[in-house]
Amino acid sequence: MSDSEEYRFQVNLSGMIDILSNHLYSSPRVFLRELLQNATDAITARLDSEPGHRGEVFVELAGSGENSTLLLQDNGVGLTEDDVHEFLAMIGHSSKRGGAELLGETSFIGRFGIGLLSCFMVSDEIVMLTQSASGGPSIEWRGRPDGTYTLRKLESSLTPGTKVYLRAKPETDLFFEAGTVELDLLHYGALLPYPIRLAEGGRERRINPEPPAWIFSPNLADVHRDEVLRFGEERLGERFRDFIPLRTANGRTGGIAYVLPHAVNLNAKRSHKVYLKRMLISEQADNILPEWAFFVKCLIWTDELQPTASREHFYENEQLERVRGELGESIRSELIGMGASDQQRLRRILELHALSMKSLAVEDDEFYRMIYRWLPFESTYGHKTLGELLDERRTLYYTASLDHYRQLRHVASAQSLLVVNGGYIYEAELLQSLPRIVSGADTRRLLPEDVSLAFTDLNAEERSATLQAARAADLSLQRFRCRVLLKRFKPTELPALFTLPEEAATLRSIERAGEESPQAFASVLGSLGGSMQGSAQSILYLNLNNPVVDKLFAGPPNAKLPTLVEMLYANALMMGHYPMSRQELALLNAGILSLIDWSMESEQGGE
Ligand SMILES: Nc1ncnc2c1ncn2[C@@H]1O[C@H](COP(=O)(O)OP(=O)(O)OP(=O)(O)O)[C@@H](O)[C@H]1O
Repeated sequence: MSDSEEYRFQVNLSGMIDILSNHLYSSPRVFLRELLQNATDAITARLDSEPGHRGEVFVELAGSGENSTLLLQDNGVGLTEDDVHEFLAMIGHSSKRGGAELLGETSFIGRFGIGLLSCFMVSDEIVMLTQSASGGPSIEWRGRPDGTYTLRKLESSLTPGTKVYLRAKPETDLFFEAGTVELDLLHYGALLPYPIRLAEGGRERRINPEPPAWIFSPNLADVHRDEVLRFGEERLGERFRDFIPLRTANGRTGGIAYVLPHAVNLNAKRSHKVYLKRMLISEQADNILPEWAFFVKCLIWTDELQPTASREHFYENEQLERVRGELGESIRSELIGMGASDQQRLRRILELHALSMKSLAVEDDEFYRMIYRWLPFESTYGHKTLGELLDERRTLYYTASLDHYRQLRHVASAQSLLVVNGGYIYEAELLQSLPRIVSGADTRRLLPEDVSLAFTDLNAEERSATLQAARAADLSLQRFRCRVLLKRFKPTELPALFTLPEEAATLRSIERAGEESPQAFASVLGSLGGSMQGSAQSILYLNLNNPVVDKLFAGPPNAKLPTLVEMLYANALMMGHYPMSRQELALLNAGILSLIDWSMESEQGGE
């Protein structure tokens, strides 16, 4: 035991920098964010001991191309010699957290002790001149990516604070250009409460305007509507027309949810800009609002969430869960409020973002109750809101799939039957739960075969006149497990209606999969399908009100009848958007050829 020796891990700094630049940070551009954030933290630390202190950041650019340099100066707490050895030179060590506690609360943004290394993405040396506000000599520190550094005490004292100098590496001078730096400083620091000034080419200007009062008191936002909208356009790059103020109960997180001026895809990436302690930390936070809130893009400020080391996300912890819930609640209650007092506004939002509203309503009865009147649906009476549909009928029939709706649409409208399409996402669930939400309302799911109940049977005379032909027709589709029934129904233009009970539909898809799959799999599918075959028959209703069908069944069956019935069958499948099997496609193909052949024969016969 005793002859073992103890060694220390060595850190290969250039390897670490490589990891940071290629795997942690999205772009070298973030070095400015890290510097600005260190400056902000240093000012916050100084304010602790000197509450009246007025923080300032000064940035100066000089030279051009490969000789470009950048200075970022703050008047924060600065560093003593001991601090430099402890915090600057020890990677992963930070002055901003108590002990080893990485996730605890602090008043600072930084916590990992690695941010400064991001400067090595754009510069081969970091030069820091610093004077601690607690006294002691001024220090010059020079750090290099090979892991070495020098430290020198300066003869004259600087004013308290820190200056960081960087010289552009080849090919990174773009990040030192005045236009880029100005944009980035504004990007990251637009809400900082102290001035950031930029000097270059003999010019000096303030970059960040005074943050408006409503920013940290969202209840003032409504009074400054135009300003809030303009701010959203500047920071998020879109022209908005509406917004919802956000706040949590403890007031530590707030913001503005801008209502997107265009419809968005359900799967679209949701990215919000989040300011931590007033600095832009994350531009693509996607976990800070509930999933359903995909119709807004937000500017959010918080001092209670913890960013990950890349700063691009926030830790999924209880705090984030609470904040997410409360921000969602802000949106939800504003929408509910609109339902009561500003229906025009709610309607406008709903017209664009019905999908989002439906996804929220599915999960939240209270919300559904407040907004159901304005939710749009497709129906055989046209596009209407649920309120309008309920004004028409207290009992609503709906289909649960788009294909069912397509099949039923014509027959139902011809019979003035109000059928609502519940085939799009969330709709069938919403329609099913409607009676729970609205007293006196009733909804019933409709299948294509239910509509066939409204068909008129043939009378005894018609039945015996068509008996033989009907049998021949029925026989012609037996191999597709489809029964043929003669009825009369509206609309007369519709010759045939294909209906598929649930089991038959399952069997159809098993068979189609079997067609596509290799032999072994197909045989498994085959035996599976076989066990269902008895009960799974589809029905093709042929409409004797239709003149062509009527002609087809007048008199004894002729030789062409089976082919013509097969064509009606294929046509009805297509009308109902059913995927066709290879056998059915072949049927269609052969049928078309026969039709061409017959028409030519009859022309030749007529010549
Ligand atoms: N401008 C500054 N003024 C005073 N101290 C500074 C300044 N910049 C850096 N430091 C010191 O150097 C330490 C390391 O900084 P670095 O940016 O690497 O990490 P951090 O800010 O602590 O954490 P993070 O990696 O989360 O940004 C800081 O903890 C702080 O003590």
